[in-house]
Formats: sequence, structure tokens, C-alpha cells
Amino acid sequence: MVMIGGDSWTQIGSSIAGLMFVLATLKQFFPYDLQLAFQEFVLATLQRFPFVQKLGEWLIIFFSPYVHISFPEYYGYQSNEAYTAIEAYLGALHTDKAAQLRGTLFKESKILILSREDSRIWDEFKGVKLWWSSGHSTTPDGDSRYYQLTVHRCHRPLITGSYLDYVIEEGKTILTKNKQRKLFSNNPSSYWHNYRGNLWSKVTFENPATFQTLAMDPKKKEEIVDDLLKFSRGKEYYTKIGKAWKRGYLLYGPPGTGKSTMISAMANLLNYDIYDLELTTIKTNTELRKLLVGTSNKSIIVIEDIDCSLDLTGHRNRKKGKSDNFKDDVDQKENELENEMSSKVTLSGLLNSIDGIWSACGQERIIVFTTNHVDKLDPALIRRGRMDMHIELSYCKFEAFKILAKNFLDVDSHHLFERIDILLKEVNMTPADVAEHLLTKNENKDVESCLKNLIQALEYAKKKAKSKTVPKSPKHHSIYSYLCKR
Ligand SMILES: Nc1ncnc2c1ncn2[C@@H]1O[C@H](COP(=O)(O)OP(=O)(O)OP(=O)(O)O)[C@@H](O)[C@H]1O
Repeated sequence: MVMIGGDSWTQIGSSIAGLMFVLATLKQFFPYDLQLAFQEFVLATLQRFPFVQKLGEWLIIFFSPYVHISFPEYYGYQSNEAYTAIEAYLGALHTDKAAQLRGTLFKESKILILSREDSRIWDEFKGVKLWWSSGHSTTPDGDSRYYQLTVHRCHRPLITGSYLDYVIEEGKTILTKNKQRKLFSNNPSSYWHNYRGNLWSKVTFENPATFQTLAMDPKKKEEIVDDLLKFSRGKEYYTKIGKAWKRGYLLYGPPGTGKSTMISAMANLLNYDIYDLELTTIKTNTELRKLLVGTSNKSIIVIEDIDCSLDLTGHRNRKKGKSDNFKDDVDQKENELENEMSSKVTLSGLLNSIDGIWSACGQERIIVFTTNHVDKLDPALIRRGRMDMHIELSYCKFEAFKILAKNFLDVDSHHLFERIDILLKEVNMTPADVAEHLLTKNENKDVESCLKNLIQALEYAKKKAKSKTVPKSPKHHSIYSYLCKR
């Protein structure tokens, strides 16, 4: 064992102090990025010797006069809004001097947006120079990108006090200015790999539907628009009453009555993103929770055709009643096996996720269920409080027809309107079908012949209804394909 005497300690102490003094003096003559590069070089060399590396890291942290603040892209499965705001802020910083830029031209926009792509960016705030760097880190939850801010210790109060607030505010302003709404669809878990950004695929959302062009009873429409606007302005209200800032809408009605169109109109009204959640590709409740946590604020989460997505409806009832005979037992076993093979997302899993997650971590989220068969749904799923507003979209009545006529033919009144009014009272025709007939205008037909064409179709439908012919079932539109095709 080597013993070190009191004199030796004094010697070591003064040597370290001397070295620190020399380093601190030298530092003044080197630009900061050179110092960083040097630190990285030292660490890379030391990496070969894990113990020495740990010691080196500790020494650098201990003696370095700089403070490092990290902003990871995700915490757990939730995205970090500070990261997104910083990304936007830094992307727009000194673009005139940057060496590496990325150009983006959004559809329908004439402005090319140039943003920085360098991994090291400096900034200046109230005369203080600051350094930003970006990188990747691996955590037990998967890979995450991050931004790191480095600043001299003496400027810490300025940075934490006002600079960071300034960066986040500026970043958010840039994001709002450049905001392109996105339509997300969930990837199967086999795609997720190690990176949380792979949970959802996104495309730019460009469906032009608005509440103005949505054909439905104007009073009902006004009620829905008011409700949505009240929700989006309700931050203080929800905080005051201690409720999660979320709202659920159940849209029900026959195919082709405008459920998907209304979702687009909602997104366009509030400037929210849409998450189209396909339940059938989700294997477990845990996966479902990860996906929901991975959604961002100011978004609409849509579960379309909830009655067909999974066996959500019967679970509770089946569990309650004990099977009386052997056949029931066999049926139950078969059902369980089927569930095992496909998806294990259960009604209770869905309900827990909806209620639990947002009360814990979500803000400003709308959830929409659509169905063609409201009567098939478990009451627990759609009770008020969970689905706050139940909206029925029904067959085309005269008020709705007038909106479609305005949309497609640009006419407010016409002598044929009266006949159409009478026929619409007698026949159930969906707005989708009416719209289809009015679209014949595109085949160079005039308004008069378009309306006559519609009257003919209505009269034909009336005759069919009388002879009790079962109408052909209309095409199913998945919201994703519908929104993408527009
Ligand atoms: N109420 C409506 N107002 C305006 N257009 C409508 C309305 N309903 C349907 N349409 C038109 O019909 C087409 C299909 O409508 P949409 O997909 O919104 O119906 P849906 O109720 O969601 O049908 P599904 O249940 O099959 O998904 C759209 O292209 C839309 O333009």
C-alpha cells in the first residue's frame, strides 16, 4: 500500500490548482467551439479506458466553468414541447450566416422556408454568448434527440430567468406562423424499433372542409361550433374546476352523412392536428397507452367505426353473465382465443386510457368516436362526461341540401328547389349521394340539368322505397383515405 504524507497532498493540491490556473488562462485565448472540440477529443480518447473516462468526465464537470442544460425530444413517450420550440427557434437563427440549411416549401404556400441544420449554433442574448448543440442519446425507453445549451456559470441567472422563456416564446410564434396541420396514423409496433418518433406516420393535412361547407341543420351546426370554440378557449375554466382539458364527441349516423367531413371541419376550425387511431393494429393496452401519450396537444384523436374496430361492445356484458352451459363455455374459449390471436386492446383498456392519461398528462385534446350503429355501443363507452356531445348526422334535409347547392352549384334559390324539398321529406338520401348528383356540374352540365338529375334520382329512390327494395350499401370511406385523397 502506498502511503501519501501530508506534504505530498499539499504538493498534489498546489499542482492541480496550478494546472487549473494555466487552463483557465489559456481558455481565454481559445474560442469556445475549439474548447468544446478539445473536450470531445479528450473524452473520445479516454473512452478506451472506462474508469479513466469516468474520472475524466467527473473532472471536466467539476472544474468546467460551463453549465449544460439538456432538452430531450421525449420524456417517456411524451414529446417535449420545449424541444419542438427550440428546434423552430434555432432553425430560424442567423439563417443568413449559416453554412448548412434545409429548405421546405409547404403545399399551397408560396414561401420557401429555410432553416438551419448545423449541429452547433451560437446565439447572443443581452451581450452574452451562448452555445447550442444537438445530438442523440439512448435511454431505456429508446433513442431520443436532444438540444443542449452551454453557458458560463456566471450567466446562469440570466439564462434560466429570461433567455429560455424568450427562446420558447419565439419558437412557439415561429411554429404557429409556419404551422401545417398534420394527419397522423399509427404504425404497428413492429415499426417502432428503438425510436419513439416512429409511433405515428404523418402527412400534411389539407382537407378544405369547413363548417360553412358542411351540410347540416344550421342551428345544430352553430351549437357544435360554439362548443368547440368554448373548449379551445377554456384553459382557465378547466384548470379552475380541476378537470383534464379534453372533450369527447360521438359522431353517429349512416355512411355518407358527413362524419369524416365534420372531423376535417373541426381540425380546420381549431387549427388542430388529427391522429387517426386504428385500433385493430394495436396489440395490447400498453401499446395503446404509448400511442396516446405520444400524441401532441391541440389535436383531435379519431377512432373511426368504433363498433367494428374491436370487440369493444360485448366485453363487459359477457364478463358479467356466468356461462350456464357447455356451449357457452366453448364460445367464450373461442372468443378468448380469437382475441389472443388478434388484438388484446379491451374496452376497459380503452376507457382507462381515455380517462387516465389525459387527466395525468394531456392538454387540449379532442377525442372523436364515429359509428354507423350507435345502438351497438357499450353505454360505458359513450356516457356523457366521456363523450360529452353526441352528434347525429342524418340524411339530407332541405336546409342541408341548400348548403350543398351553394357549395357545388353556387346557387341560393331556384324554381326546382321546392320539388326537391318535398322529395327530401319523403326519401332518405345521404348528403354524400346528393353531393354526387350535384357534382355532375363538372361534366359541363348547367344548374338546371343538375337539379333535374337529382330530382330524377330522388323519384327513383322513392319508387324503390315503395317497392321495399333494399338499397345497395354505400361504400365505406376510411377517414385516412378520405382525407388523403382530397
Ligand atoms: N354533411 C355533409 N356536408 C358536406 N358534404 C358531405 C356531407 N356528408 C357527406 N358529404 C360528402 O360526401 C362524401 C363522403 O362523406 P363522409 O366521408 O364525410 O361521410 P361519413 O359519414 O364519414 O361516411 P362513412 O361512415 O362511410 O365513413 C364526402 O366527399 C363529402 O364531401
